[in-house]
Amino acid sequence: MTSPTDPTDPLAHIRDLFDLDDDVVYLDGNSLGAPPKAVAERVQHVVREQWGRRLIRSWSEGWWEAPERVGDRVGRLIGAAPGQVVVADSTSVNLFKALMGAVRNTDRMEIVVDEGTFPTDGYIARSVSELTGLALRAAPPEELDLRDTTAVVLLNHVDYRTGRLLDMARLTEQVHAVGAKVVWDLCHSAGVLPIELDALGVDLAVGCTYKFLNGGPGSPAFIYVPKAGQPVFDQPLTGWTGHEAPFAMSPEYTPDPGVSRARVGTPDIISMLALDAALDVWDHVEMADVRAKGLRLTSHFMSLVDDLPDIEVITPRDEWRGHQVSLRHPEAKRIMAQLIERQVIGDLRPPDVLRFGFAPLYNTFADAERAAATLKTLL
Ligand SMILES: Cc1ncc(COP(=O)(O)O)c(C=O)c1O
Ligand SMILES: Nc1c(O)cccc1C(=O)C[C@H](N)C(=O)O
Repeated sequence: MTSPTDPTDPLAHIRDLFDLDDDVVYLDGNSLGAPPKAVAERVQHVVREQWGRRLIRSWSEGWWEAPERVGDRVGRLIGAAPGQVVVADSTSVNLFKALMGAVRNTDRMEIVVDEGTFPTDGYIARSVSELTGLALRAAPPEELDLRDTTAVVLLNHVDYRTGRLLDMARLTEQVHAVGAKVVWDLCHSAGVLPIELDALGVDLAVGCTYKFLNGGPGSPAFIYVPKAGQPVFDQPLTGWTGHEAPFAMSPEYTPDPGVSRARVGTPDIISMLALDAALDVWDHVEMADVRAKGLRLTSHFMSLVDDLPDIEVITPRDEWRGHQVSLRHPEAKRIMAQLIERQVIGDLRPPDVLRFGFAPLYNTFADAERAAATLKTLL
């Protein structure tokens, strides 16, 4: 068994970069990542020095380009070359831009969404369907039943409830084979495993930064628009910061030629720069190590809880999973409340799923063991 101080764990020292209490087992980084220590200091600097001393001059001293600059840093973690990602808005808003942009001017008839999707994706897809007149069809990813009438397919890379990981390469190819576009929601896979958006020819992708990227509560989301798709990405939220010359204050909207056309309004600078500081942690790690440790942590935890009474592990046991373990139990609500009282923090997805997220940058094998042992005492 591997211990938290295992010398073969190349990430063991990274936990020290996070501001975490040692008596808490934090297994909810798949909902809200823990704060890297550098964030508090950076936010103070932004408020005191940049906002406080430089005042409005800060817009031309790095603030205005922050969505593209921080976007490139996120891009590096998801296989996107520079100039194709902006950090802005929420995932929900970016989903709207992506889906509307994907179906603009199409003569095709339907939008397909994976049937287990996180609710916001389904709600936004419904809205896009109503606004455009395209039909909306929910389908299981293993049987999408795509046609030459399919305009766009929206898929969650890792399922928020079960932790199942979809095969991005195979599904992207499958969608392209019928001439449709694919939009990937990377909320539960960004910062989890190596992703190759450029290499796979993905059309559009979105994701949040407050989970495994540790940007903080409500940190702005990202949207990926590949170079080749940028000239035709006519997203509907034509706010002034997506204009090719925002400060010309022209009455006519002309979109920026590049990825900045995905911007809408004034960026949320304090949250954006908190995320920027949080991303420094990634300068010291290889995504392959993060992935390897995440698989080991989750499989270790699964092996410890497998035989517990009335527990059903619903996360795939093979490598087609993200970094969470989901357990079904009829008394999930009581159990999660009691775990949290005992400082083991996971979460509940109704009606009966206990979720435990493992963030390899700060979770240890001892965390997995303490969580499993505490769970055992409650069953
Ligand atoms: C797959 C997925 N998409 C989207 C969201 C959320 O989107 P937003 O950042 O707009 O709240 C979440 C989590 O909240 C999610 O798990
Ligand atoms: N986005 C969240 C929020 O604003 C408050 C509480 C939780 C969340 C979440 O991230 C939920 C998460 N997407 C999930 O997988 O359930």
